[in-house]
Amino acid sequence: MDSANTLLGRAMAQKSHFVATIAKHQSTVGARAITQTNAPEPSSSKSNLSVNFRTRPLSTAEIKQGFFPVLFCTETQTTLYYPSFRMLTDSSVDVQEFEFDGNFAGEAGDAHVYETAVQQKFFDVLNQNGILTIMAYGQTGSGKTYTMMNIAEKLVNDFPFENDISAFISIIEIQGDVIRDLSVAGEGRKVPADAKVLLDGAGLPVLQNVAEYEAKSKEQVLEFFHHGFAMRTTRSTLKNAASSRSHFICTIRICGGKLGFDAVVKLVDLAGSETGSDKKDHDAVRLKEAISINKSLMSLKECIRKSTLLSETSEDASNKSSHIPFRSSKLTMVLKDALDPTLPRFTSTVVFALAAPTVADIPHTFNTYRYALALKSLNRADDKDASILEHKAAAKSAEPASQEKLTPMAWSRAKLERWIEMQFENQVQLTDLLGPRGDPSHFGRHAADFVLPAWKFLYSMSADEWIANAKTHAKFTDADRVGNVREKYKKLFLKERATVKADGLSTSVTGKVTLLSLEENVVTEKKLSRAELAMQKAKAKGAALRATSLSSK
Ligand SMILES: Nc1ncnc2c1ncn2[C@@H]1O[C@H](COP(=O)(O)OP(=O)(O)OP(=O)(O)O)[C@@H](O)[C@H]1O
Repeated sequence: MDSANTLLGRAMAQKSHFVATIAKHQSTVGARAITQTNAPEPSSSKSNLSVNFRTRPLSTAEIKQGFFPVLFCTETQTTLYYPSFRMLTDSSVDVQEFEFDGNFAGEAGDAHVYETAVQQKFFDVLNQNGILTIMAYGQTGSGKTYTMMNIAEKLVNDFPFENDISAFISIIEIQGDVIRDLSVAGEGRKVPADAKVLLDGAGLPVLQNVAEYEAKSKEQVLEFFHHGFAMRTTRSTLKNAASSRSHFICTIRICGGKLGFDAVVKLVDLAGSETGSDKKDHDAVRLKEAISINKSLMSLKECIRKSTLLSETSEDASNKSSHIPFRSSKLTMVLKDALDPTLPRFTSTVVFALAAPTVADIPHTFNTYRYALALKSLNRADDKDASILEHKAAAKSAEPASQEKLTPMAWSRAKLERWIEMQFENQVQLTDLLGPRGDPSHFGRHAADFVLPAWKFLYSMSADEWIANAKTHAKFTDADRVGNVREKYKKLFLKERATVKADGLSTSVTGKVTLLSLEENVVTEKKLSRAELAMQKAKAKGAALRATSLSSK
């Protein structure tokens, strides 16, 4: 076995290859050029939904720990690099490219983000007495609160505070089924959890026990806003020392003036989404909290998707609104007036999907990407069936190898992780199933020498072990579902194992096949057709056969 020093040297070399490969690829695509643009034209999309992706700069702590960025944004696209350490081939770097309505790098100025993604929507809403909803979604510590705070500050500067115009503000947080009025909270004062949301006869949300305050200036609006943020329920999590554990909603009505303004702005800072591994050290209360957060985020996604699809159809929408599950969570009940397309008011929704930039956050970034993709795909006029689209995209991202008929044993660890996450809807992760014996993070940098590859470990585990691990490490109790996923995994494995060998290629969600060789530190990027893929496989097989026959001579 190699000495520790040799292994350390090899690990360092891998990392520097990875970093160098990213830098080289970035320079070829000319990424990171952030140019200031003027506010865009009013959106032509009928659905008035725009979905933006933003990352943040590395924190000092992340730099100290040696993390490096793998997520980059330009004006038009976001690029994610992730390692693919295949069992049967050389290691390589996969590239995933996202295109959202807005793509914002960590260094993109807040004024630029506001002017590009929000400002025009605000003026549209103001002129039509509509409702503008701005919401931030992402893992804990990804920059949701930072983005919402800065957007609020820029937005308030555009409020028309003259000619008898007032802003009426209310601030609530939603934690599970509990709603609190944060405006009445103060130092050492307990926030009463007695606020309620009801839907009136017209289907509009009515908040009870929530105060509304009048603000006459920008400064007063911001004072309320900052007070609300300060009073919000936070907890220390693995990712963020003061992680927001509630959904924060600040509603501002802008009324009065000669033009008779009656517009509404809702600023929604969603609680941080968590994946299975974040929940590892949770006690029962925290676990319940995390499940409730994820459930409400899912129901929000469902309501936005169904509302947007409905607003795109010309048929009588009112009959169908009952199929939109607004009552499935307090969050969606409170936002119903902003999302329900059957209500007569003009509405516009701006979603910010936030992701942390480091290599350690890749599973979360994929999670956020999938959430945002499910919303973004609705804006594509030529692809109305969003559920099919999302299903296809999820299937592609989770089982890209199956397209090239690769077995799970040729999947990279990241792909295996994504497949497991999708099977369990983010409630169980690969590391949960592996347990400490199979999880390389328990073995430090020498993992490769001690731990079986993840695919092999899963394959060799009995049904009882799968179930026990899911229960112990993810506290996931649905034994039948665990059993079914295990069966599916084994079937995938067995079906292809006999016939196919790995070919060193992988497909990104966007369908581009990208191979960046780490070993030679040479960047080769290529879009491959099916025929070319087949050729690559044939060549690999031929080379393997030649090698075997040479060695037997
Ligand atoms: N674009 C950015 N530029 C500079 N710093 C940023 C940016 N985005 C986030 N940060 C910093 O990153 C840290 C985490 O951000 P923030 O608290 O906004 O995360 P969050 O997603 O709201 O987390 P949680 O869900 O746990 O509350 C903060 O210290 C914040 O100042």
